[in-house]
Amino acid sequence: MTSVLQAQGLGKRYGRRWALRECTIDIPAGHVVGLVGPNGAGKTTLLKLASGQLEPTAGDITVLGGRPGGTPAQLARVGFVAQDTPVYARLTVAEHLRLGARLNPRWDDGVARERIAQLGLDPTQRAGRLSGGQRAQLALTLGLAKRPELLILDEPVASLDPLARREFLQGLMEAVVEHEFSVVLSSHLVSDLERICDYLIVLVDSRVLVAGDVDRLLATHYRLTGPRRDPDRLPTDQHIVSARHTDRQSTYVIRTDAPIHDPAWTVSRLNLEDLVLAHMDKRPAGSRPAPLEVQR
Ligand SMILES: Nc1ncnc2c1ncn2[C@@H]1O[C@H](COP(=O)(O)OP(=O)(O)OP(=O)(O)O)[C@@H](O)[C@H]1O
Repeated sequence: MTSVLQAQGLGKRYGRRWALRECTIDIPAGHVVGLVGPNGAGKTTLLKLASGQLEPTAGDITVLGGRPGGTPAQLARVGFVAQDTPVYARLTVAEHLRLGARLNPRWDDGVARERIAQLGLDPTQRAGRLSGGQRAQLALTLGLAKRPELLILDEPVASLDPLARREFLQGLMEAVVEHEFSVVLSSHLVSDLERICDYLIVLVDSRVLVAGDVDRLLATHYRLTGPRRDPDRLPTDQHIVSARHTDRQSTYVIRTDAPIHDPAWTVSRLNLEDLVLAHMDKRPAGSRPAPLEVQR
């Protein structure tokens, strides 16, 4: 299977501070990838490295088999919608489309016009007078009409109300189904990601903690609740993601490929939000750290 994004030991440092470090991932093409992590975790940094807006301080990154932003042809294959969905306030909707057509060799004017009409946007309206949701939709339209093989979206729905968010994500998913491109999308809203993503990356403190297929991640994470037990008494194939203890009870989130037979535990599955939160839990998780893992 071809890779849409491969990184090997990738790092980016601003001054003395690493914004991203030791990032090794290999994302197969054809996925909608959710990138989550706390504020300052390095999500935007990774997305900017992937779109060629930043140069790595360490390691390597290839996108669709080439160096990000390396050539005009490479630039044309990747769409990027930055945080806060930037548009030109003084240009009209129609002028945005004309600009898009001039700047992008693979521009699909039919897609652009059809979407603008579907959204009910007035082509003569200046972008500065659009609502936040309409601006986000315009920015997405520009990204889609570029007909990229990979579309990168940095927190595209952060400022939208729930209905506008739903419409935005629905439009995105319809385009993915119709044009079969890959998407990498960062968001703090895991419930949104849960609806649309089939691949997940969790970044915490500049490091990738999880990268994998969502179904596989959900199938290998468990919550164990039972009488208090020290972490070193868990089987070695159970990687502790998070642990909480009271005097009498322990609750672990673990990751394992093996079935769990221990009758002392009440075993439950996690939804994606619980899984993400467990990985973001910064309390000491036990004697064995959760492993960095790349799944294909
Ligand atoms: N241009 C810059 N100069 C110096 N430090 C920077 C710069 N851009 C980002 N950083 C730092 O790098 C780290 C990662 O930032 P980044 O924007 O990638 O995080 P993020 O996960 O996208 O955060 P958020 O969820 O808040 O958008 C942060 O500590 C940030 O302060």
